Amino acid sequence: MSFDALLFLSFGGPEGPEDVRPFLENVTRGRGVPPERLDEVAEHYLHFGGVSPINRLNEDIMAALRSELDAQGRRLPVYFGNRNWHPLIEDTVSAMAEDGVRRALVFATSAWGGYSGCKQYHEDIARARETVGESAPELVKLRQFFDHPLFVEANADAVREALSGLGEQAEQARLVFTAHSVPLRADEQAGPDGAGQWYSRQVAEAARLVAERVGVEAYDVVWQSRSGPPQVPWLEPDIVDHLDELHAKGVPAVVVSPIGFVSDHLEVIWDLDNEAEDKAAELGMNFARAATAGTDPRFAKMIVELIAEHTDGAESRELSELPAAGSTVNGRPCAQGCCTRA
Ligand SMILES: CC1=C(CCC(=O)O)c2cc3nc(cc4[nH]c(cc5[nH]c(cc1n2)c(C)c5CCC(=O)O)c(CCC(=O)O)c4C)C(CCC(=O)O)=C3C
Ligand SMILES: [Fe+2]
Repeated sequence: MSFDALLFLSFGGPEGPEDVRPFLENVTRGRGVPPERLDEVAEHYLHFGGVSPINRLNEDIMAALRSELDAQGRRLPVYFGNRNWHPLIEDTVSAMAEDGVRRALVFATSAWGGYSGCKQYHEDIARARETVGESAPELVKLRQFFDHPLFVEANADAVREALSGLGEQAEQARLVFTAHSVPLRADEQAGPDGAGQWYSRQVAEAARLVAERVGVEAYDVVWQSRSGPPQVPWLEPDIVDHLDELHAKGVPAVVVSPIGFVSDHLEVIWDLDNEAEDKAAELGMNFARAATAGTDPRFAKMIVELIAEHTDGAESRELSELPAAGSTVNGRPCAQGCCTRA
């Protein structure tokens, strides 16, 4: 099939202190996140001048992607749109229509299934097309990529590098993978009707594949950045509590791999590089944080491979038995009842 463009679709983040509140309101509209939690998260953004690193990081990934497309002689303009902040997907899809784009692929910056990582991007696509109306291009989302060999290898090399940074302590260090927590109910409903837990299972599978490549047998998968009301159960344990537990077991050092995130988002630079690292220091544990995969050159190559699955009928490279879903047309759900909002 032929496509006129690629829409790079992401989360979005504030560009200055005055953007922080309206951004957070966009993220949490109708989600029942308590105001105290919003105040706390606003503080995290303000700590960095109200600027999230996510937009610049996405620009970097898109620059690498454009070079890779050029190098392979593929003519595919790349457009940028976000769910929660400018450039908003509605405006981008409108600009695409004005430029005469009739059919485009969509790369969403999440490796995972589930409501937040996949289904909500389908909703964004459907909403943007509805806003633009008749002239909106057909939009075909690329699939989930949690077990793509290039994603796994980029993460594995990052873990190796973090381990080597620990020097002699590398031998005794515990490897800990972390991803964004979600409500337990959201995870239970992740996947087609009745399948369940595709988010946490995909995270566990990606962690297993990375650990296997690094040659580490004992590791943990934990969660971070919990939000929502305290009485609602979310995936646990939290990374910070987990450090206490490791310390109690006499573990002297940790390597933390933020496998759940494509790049060094605010959750990574705050919740890990500040909160978790401070906790480790307090416990006298050595702490090394592995890099995220987004800025590794293999990440842009992976996006081009995902594109080629549609444009050239290229094989879908997947390392695990778990399905990589998420590729649908015009924001349709993958299946009836797939990843419903908890
Ligand atoms: C699974 C998942 C991913 C990974 C998949 C993917 O990448 O899509 C992810 C990514 C991200 N989450 C981000 C930011 C935020 N997430 C929030 C809130 C929430 N996230 C959730 C889940 C996820 N989130 C959930 C279930 C909520 C509760 C509210 C709701 O049910 O929707 C809130 C509200 C405040 C708070 O409560 O923390 C903020 C500000 C940013 C941008 C960071 C930056 O600016 O650099 C990124 C990349
Ligand atoms: Fe989030």
